[in-house]
Amino acid sequence: MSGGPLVDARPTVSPLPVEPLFQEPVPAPLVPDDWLDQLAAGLTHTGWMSLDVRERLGDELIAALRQEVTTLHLTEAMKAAGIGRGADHMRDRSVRRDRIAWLQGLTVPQATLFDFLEDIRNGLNARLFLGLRRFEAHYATYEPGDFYRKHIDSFAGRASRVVSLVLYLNEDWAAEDGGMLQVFNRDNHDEIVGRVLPEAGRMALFMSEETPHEVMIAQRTRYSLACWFRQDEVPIPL
Ligand SMILES: O=C(O)CCC(=O)C(=O)O
Ligand SMILES: [Fe+2]
Repeated sequence: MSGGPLVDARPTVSPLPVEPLFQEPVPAPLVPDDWLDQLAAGLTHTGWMSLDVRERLGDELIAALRQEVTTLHLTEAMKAAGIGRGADHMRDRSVRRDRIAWLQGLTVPQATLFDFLEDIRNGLNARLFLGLRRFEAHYATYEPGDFYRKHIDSFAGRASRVVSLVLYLNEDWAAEDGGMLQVFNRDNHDEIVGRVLPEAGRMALFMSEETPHEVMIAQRTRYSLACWFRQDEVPIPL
């Protein structure tokens, strides 16, 4: 072959100022029957609960998930969140201001977390006969000033999102940092029944179709992971 010298035309990319994604194995969380009984009882009795899963998930897994979301945030991989799906999808900054990235379960921490979520899915099905067929999960970041106004994750009768789970990832979150999850009574949507501090290892679990909730204005960057257990095999709009 003739011609001039081969030139590598790829642009020079300077390395990102972040740690590489965590790929070491992390210990798998244990999901015992009595713990699943507690989740099922909370969902049945009041429709929602907040619990501490720091020890169950382990500091390594929580730190690895936090590292992923902070990296995604720095690399601008998080996209402005919308409301609704498909043709109904809207971006309304007066309703929600967070940014999200869907998890694919392909990194070690995500695969470990997906096993945990799958155990919860099966455990809830065995106890509550909810017919949960799959789950979806995204990371979310709220910058200072961001919020998510009072809403419900799924409309009754759609059988799409049935159970919502949120896992918080920030270390040392103080009340002054705002960003609380505020949960309302399923029978009286004006009555606040709980507030959850978005601190690493804290988890909120609630029935998607009947639990109004709101993310108060964050004063600090807030990192979380939200998951929905769904009855549909193929996505249908929320
Ligand atoms: O992050 C939270 O506390 C709740 C987020 C939420 O309500 C949602 O993404 O639908
Ligand atoms: Fe929500």
